[in-house]
Amino acid sequence: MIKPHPASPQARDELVLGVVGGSGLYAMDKLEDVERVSLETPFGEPSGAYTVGKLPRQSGPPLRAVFLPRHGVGHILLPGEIDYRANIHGFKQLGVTHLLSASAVGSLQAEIAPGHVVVPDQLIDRTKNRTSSFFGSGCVAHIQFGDPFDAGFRELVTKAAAEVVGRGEQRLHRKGTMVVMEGPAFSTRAESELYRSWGGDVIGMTALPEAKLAREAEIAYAVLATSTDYDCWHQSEEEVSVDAVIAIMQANVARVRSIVLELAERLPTTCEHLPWPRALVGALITDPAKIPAVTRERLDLIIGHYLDAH
Ligand SMILES: CSC[C@H]1O[C@H](OP(=O)(O)O)[C@H](O)[C@@H]1O
Ligand SMILES: Nc1ncnc2[nH]cnc12
Repeated sequence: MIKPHPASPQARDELVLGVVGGSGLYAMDKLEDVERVSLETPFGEPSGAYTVGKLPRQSGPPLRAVFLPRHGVGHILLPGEIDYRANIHGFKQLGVTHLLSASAVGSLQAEIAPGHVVVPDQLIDRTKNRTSSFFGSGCVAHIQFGDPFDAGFRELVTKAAAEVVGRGEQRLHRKGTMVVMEGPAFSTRAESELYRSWGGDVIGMTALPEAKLAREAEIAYAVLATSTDYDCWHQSEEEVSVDAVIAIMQANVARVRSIVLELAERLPTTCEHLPWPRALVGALITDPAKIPAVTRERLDLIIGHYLDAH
């Protein structure tokens, strides 16, 4: 197998937890030695400055962690305006190996009530016109995406969520299919029923292309979804509104934060036992000699460690 370049942050093998906050989660508490880091990327501007720090842990030494609110401070970016490539590139620059997305979702199934937590295991892409790859401009790669979330990381997220949710009255759903729509308008009733007929369990607007880009960047990725509403299909419930979503998220944000802390307790400090995905092994099809120098430079952090031998 091709080994990562020794200069790559991943080659150090330190596990670094990233958290990308969604609606209602705009800051991370309990971080120590905090630094605010503004980054430039070859793909554009991240949603804002990253908060970098250490999470103290009862189970062992502190864990390095990095936080970014994906909609920006003050929630100023539409789901379709977020520069997902820049955000993921920034996490990669900061050495993040495992990225947890906190996301507010609508429920497409009666048993997933508002306030329930879901750790999805599948995705259906209904986004439009979002740039969903770092590749192109003379460098072609096709990652596998049959299981869009990292299995080992998902398992730990689920265990952490079970520990926290088990203490309260709400329920945890250990898997589920998440539909990701373009927005910003919510779905029509016909669309909502269509997604239900496809086997969709929850619906959001941000897990794609985030999950694809994280995979291309060889960052393990999982979603911690909080159901905030029954979208518009449910006969006896009120149709989704921003006010309803925010009310539920405000009530649940403490729980999401507790799950992140519980997850941090369970994560190893090195990637030896929880490896990041080697998604680019066998994914590149372009002859490395044919990759234009400017593209090679732009992609250095993403694929440079696999190309240096050429
Ligand atoms: C405020 S309701 C719709 C909005 O909430 C979700 O955001 P996120 O995934 O960042 O928590 C959903 O995806 C939409 O962007
Ligand atoms: N009903 C819904 N549709 C899409 N994204 C959402 N986020 C929260 N609720 C949602």
